[in-house]
Amino acid sequence: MSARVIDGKARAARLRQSVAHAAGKLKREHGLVPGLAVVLVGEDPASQVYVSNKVRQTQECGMRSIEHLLPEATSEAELLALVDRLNADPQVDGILVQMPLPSHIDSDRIVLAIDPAKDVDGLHPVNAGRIVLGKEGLVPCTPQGCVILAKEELGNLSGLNAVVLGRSILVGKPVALLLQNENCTVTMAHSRTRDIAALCRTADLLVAAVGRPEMVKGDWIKPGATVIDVGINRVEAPEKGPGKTKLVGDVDYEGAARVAGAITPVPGGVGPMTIACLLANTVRAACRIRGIEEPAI
Ligand SMILES: Nc1nc2c(c(=O)[nH]1)N[C@@H](CN(C=O)c1ccc(C(=O)N[C@@H](CCC(=O)O)C(=O)O)cc1)CN2
Repeated sequence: MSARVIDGKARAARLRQSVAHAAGKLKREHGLVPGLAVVLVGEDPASQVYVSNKVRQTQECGMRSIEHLLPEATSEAELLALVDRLNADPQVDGILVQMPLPSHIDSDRIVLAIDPAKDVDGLHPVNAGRIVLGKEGLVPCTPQGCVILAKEELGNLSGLNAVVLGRSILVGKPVALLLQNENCTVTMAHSRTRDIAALCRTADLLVAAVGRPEMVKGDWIKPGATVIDVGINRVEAPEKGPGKTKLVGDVDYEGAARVAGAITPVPGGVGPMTIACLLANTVRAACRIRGIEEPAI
């Protein structure tokens, strides 16, 4: 058996098209061009790539993107002052502060300072609380991407046994809540879980978000299950030559693909959905701030 590949790149491209369509409608019908402020502190090379992709893709969808590139030495007070200005700026509908921040800045304080209505990353406790309550809010991008890909493969998720590996605030916890809101029976597994392999074998839908390269083996997977791999781990790849590296997920892809019914690859699975969901959240935020009906995305 060889699992179907859930193509996150293609799904993200379709979502971006849908965002561009919605942005066009807002411009035509309301003269509204949503604006996303993207804030980067420091010069982390991976973050620079993510930020420039976010800015470019926002513009390609017909929205405005305002980039704030700040030096590594920026103080927490300076960043808080910028967030305050962006909160008050009517041209800004969404605020994204790229993570991780330098260690001298408390990221929790920064996230807490963002107006929840502009929190297109969905990280503010108000938006996290809305997921807990099952109420409409801004849903964090990577967890949102996981659910879209699972639905793409399975349609209705209601009644499925879902196991979420990992309990991080950024991915594991929100994914588990979103799946509960989809009427899955959800179990969360973590480093203290007893016989994690046996638990994973009960899952119709397995979401791996532990940040440990290829931890989930083929014999952890129930035959025919859907596997969503959130991990993006850079590891050495001696087979590609000395000093070369490659990206792998939290799932041993080859082993898992022999057993699963469907699986997301790494790269090209959940990762591309993150930015596409950010763009969708920017449209939603712009509409909700103004009380405009949201175009379908
Ligand atoms: N404020 C935020 N910071 C960070 C987030 C976030 O959602 N909000 N997530 C990550 C980084 N990230 C976006 O910011 C991100 C990560 C990965 C991808 C992606 O498309 N990955 C590709 C592989 C890319 C590669 O070749 O290196 C894939 O998986 O196919 C997009 C966005 C941390 N910070």
